Amino acid sequence: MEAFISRKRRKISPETEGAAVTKKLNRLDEGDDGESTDFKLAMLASLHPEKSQDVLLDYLLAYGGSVEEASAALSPSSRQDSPRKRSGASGYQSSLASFAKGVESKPVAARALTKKGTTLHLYTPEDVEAHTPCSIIHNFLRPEEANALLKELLQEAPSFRKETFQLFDRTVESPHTMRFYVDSLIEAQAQKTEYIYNGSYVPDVTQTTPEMLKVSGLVREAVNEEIDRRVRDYYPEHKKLRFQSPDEWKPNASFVNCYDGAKESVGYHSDQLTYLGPRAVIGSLSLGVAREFRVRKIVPQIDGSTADTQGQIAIHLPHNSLLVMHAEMQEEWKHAVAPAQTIDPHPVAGNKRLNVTYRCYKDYLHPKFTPRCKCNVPAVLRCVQKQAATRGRYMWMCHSGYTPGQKGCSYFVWADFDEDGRPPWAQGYRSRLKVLSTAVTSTKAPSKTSPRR
Ligand SMILES: O=C(O)CCC(=O)C(=O)O
Ligand SMILES: [Fe+2]
Repeated sequence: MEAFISRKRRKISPETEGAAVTKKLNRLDEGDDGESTDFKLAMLASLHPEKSQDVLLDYLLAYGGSVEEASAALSPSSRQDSPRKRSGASGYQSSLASFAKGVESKPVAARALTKKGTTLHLYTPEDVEAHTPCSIIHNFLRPEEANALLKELLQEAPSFRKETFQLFDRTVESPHTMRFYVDSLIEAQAQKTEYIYNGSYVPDVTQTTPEMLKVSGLVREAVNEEIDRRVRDYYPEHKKLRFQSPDEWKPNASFVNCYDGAKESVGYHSDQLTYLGPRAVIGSLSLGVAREFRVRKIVPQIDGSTADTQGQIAIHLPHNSLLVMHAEMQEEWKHAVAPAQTIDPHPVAGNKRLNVTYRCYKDYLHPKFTPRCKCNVPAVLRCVQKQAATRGRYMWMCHSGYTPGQKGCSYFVWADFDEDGRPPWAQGYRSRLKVLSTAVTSTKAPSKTSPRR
């Protein structure tokens, strides 16, 4: 996870609406490839959890987007603010099906259904897949399978830790706990010493547990079917997306998250693509307490009037549901698990929600192959999300600023991937120049190496 601090969606007040504020916000979001307003607000929220989002935003605006200055100004002497309201465990139940007649359901959300500052709650699989980059399968496992996995994860949960990262001279913690699992002991060892997350090695990587491994096969099958269905029913010309891998999706690693009680959460973020590659797909299994998963489309920044004009969508995640985050998710949307006002305790899990995010790490993105920055650390892969001119382009960058005691460097190169998301050093990489010249000179019909997608 890239950014993981809890934050509540900003409540729009009449004073904060309008062009001037939008302009300022856009300036704060400058470079998105630096830190976005969301990220800055998340950092401020973690430093000043007692302050409401509106207040944090006001300070951020007043201090020209500087987290450090805003944080200093907010420190003890600052004024009291009204306590922040928390979102409910589940929102107002609405099925779009009943009033979606005029809405084009395919391709996905041709026009925005939400307005800035509002939350649309979705419950049915039909609504979820038509209006978000996700699909959901309810009652995914047999009840006894789900319970066996849940019980196993509840035993594991005490070993989970809060993720930490460095903010100036302070170490900030995520408001939930997690652990990273890979499918073999050898891979676990390699992960601890070779893979970098937020600028550091992850000291605690362990082997996928037996129940997780059993379920992994079922998730693999279901996710591949969902990808096929997505391509067939939602993507232009029924073709996989550009840079999406045509290969079978094979999970080999997972982050397991535990949210103990209503307040535990994860802030808006996109998952890191460094080891998953472009257009990654993630299978996310929810067990225990039902919580709200929120998604928000990242709006390109063309001028002041177009940025951040959409609201968010809340997807209800009940026990034993498999959410597939499709290929358009990480580059174009952000997601979060919001704090809840109340939760319904689960008979086995009590107040806890356990979540397994099954992921497919690509061999060719092992850090021994990827570019290194000037600090001699394997670089992070990011995608331009907001700048209209370069939106969707990938870049390798220094992890700068995340590592305690390290300032980082300014390393940056545009990343090259072929149509199937392979980097130049991967077997089978097809340079776009070569593909173009072959298309011009060849009289042969194109080969059918990727029949599915
Ligand atoms: O708990 C969830 O459903 C999402 C977790 C998540 O976003 C992550 O692990 O990156
Ligand atoms: Fe995530």
